[in-house]
Amino acid sequence: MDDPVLLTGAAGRVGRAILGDLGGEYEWRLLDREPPTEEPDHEYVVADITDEEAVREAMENVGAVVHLAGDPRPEAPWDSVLANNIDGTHTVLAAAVEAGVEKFVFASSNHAVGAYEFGRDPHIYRTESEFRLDGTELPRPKNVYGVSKAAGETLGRYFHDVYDLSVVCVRIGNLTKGHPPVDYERGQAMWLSYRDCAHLFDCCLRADYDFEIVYGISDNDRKYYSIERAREVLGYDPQDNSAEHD
Ligand SMILES: NC(=O)C1=CN([C@@H]2O[C@H](COP(=O)(O)OP(=O)(O)OC[C@H]3O[C@@H](n4cnc5c(N)ncnc54)[C@H](O)[C@@H]3O)[C@@H](O)[C@H]2O)C=CC1
Ligand SMILES: O=C1O[C@H](COP(=O)(O)O)[C@@H](O)[C@H](O)[C@H]1O
Repeated sequence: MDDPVLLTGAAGRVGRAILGDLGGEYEWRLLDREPPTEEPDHEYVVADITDEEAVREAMENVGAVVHLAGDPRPEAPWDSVLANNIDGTHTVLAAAVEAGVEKFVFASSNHAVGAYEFGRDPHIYRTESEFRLDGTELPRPKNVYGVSKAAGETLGRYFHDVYDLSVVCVRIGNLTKGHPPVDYERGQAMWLSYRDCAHLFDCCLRADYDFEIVYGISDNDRKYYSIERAREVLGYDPQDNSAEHD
């Protein structure tokens, strides 16, 4: 990707994980509603993704978008996810199509499918369980945050089918720096290490695809999300496994 890559929500945790390993790999244009806390290494646009004009300007000459900005709280209220996650994602997708962007990588979430766990946990979080979600299943959110992520995926599908934008939705598990969550089986089953996170988003920027939904977790022994589609379509080759931290 020779053209600039717009990274929304760049100041957050996922943004930092991506930039930590891929800072030198792309010509980044960072966007966040929070100003940088120190001198940024890349072009930095302070803007809210619900501001159509600002997003349109930030999109100029961009070849690909990694869209992370949004309210990441599983307990986020409807008014916030409606504005930041649903309307904001629509604004970023519409601006991307208008600017002729080629690829769009959307930060979806495990919470888009959280209700599949009802009646099955905690068994599915354990190594011996063969239960897997693989990305072909319908969304089943267990909170309105998950609803907003399912809506983002559907918006991506729409912008792919109608406007031919290449879209990959990454249902990110639990990104934790250094080690998996402690005393939290669910979190260990869907741990995504910082280096696997950066590698996965790098794969999303390099691979060719039409519309995809993949799971973003490390190669954990405990898992109830399949990473086969991410391996197959994107060339994802994770290096970490929460079992190595037991
Ligand atoms: N961290 C995780 O384990 C997971 C994260 N995700 C998703 O990944 C994305 C990034 O999450 P994190 O980095 O953990 O969250 P974060 O809260 O650390 O970062 C989000 C960033 O987006 C910015 N932002 C929020 N609303 C905005 C708006 N309206 N306009 C412009 N900027 C805005 C915030 O200022 C913040 O810097 C989110 O969409 C979240 O739902 C999904 C699953 C797991
Ligand atoms: O989508 C997200 O998921 C992770 C993991 O969910 P949790 O319910 O196990 O905490 C969460 O930590 C993150 O904030 C959220 O954006």
